Amino acid sequence: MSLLEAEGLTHRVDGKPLVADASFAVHPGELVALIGPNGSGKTTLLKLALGLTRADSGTAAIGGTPVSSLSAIERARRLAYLPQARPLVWPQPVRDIVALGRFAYGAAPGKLSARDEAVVARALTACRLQGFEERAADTLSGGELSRVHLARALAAETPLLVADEPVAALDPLYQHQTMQLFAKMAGEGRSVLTVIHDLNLALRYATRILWMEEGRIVADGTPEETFTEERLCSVFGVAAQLRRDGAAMRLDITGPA
Ligand SMILES: Nc1ncnc2c1ncn2[C@@H]1O[C@H](COP(=O)(O)OP(=O)(O)OP(=O)(O)O)[C@@H](O)[C@H]1O
Repeated sequence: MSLLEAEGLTHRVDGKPLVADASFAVHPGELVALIGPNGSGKTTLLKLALGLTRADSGTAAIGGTPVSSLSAIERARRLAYLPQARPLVWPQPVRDIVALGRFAYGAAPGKLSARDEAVVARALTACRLQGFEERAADTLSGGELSRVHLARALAAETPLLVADEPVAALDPLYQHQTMQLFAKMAGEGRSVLTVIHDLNLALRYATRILWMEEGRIVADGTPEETFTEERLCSVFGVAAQLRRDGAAMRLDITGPA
């Protein structure tokens, strides 16, 4: 069964389709990268698929249940959503922010079970936040805060993580560590659907790529199947060279096409 399935999703604003007839599915064990130019509809598509924005037509289901019939708590147990904009102005300790990920399981501030505590500690370690536990969240750097939000999403221990540009604020080391973490989750049978602008990271780590252009999914397949110099030119308007390096494909974007 698919963890997330969208069929024919369409959403218009003032008659203009921001997303048009978009269909896709995410299955257990997949690391799916959603890529496309700025404004192509990636965030809108995620929000439609998760039921956070109402579609004009089309359907979406999470774990086989239509999103419209899931309560917020039920949805939170099936997937964790890491939105693109993640402002945080409260001076709460990092540990308490990450513990928010356990609230769908009945945890409350100061009321974490031993299991909740253990899961929060694991999420902090996975995001390399040891030593930050007591820091006030409003004193963190952009990249540190980004990792705290990711840890909060991981603490929810959902079968599916949906993340909108989770590595945008991270340095190259943390970018690779985060993608490796996603790949590990997929290897364990969980799934990740992530918007990502770094095409090299998508090419290297994703098991499947959804390409979006002007509100439409224009390609859906493995990196090997979908990455072509022609498509990079038509979708992103860049000149690129793809070459084989052993089993891997390497991408060099040389500039505007
Ligand atoms: N409520 C709205 N009213 C009008 N236009 C909107 C609305 N919401 C989104 N848009 C427009 O829809 C388009 C798609 O937006 P979306 O945020 O989905 O793009 P994106 O692919 O995630 O972009 P980026 O890579 O820049 O984050 C953009 O042109 C945006 O300005």
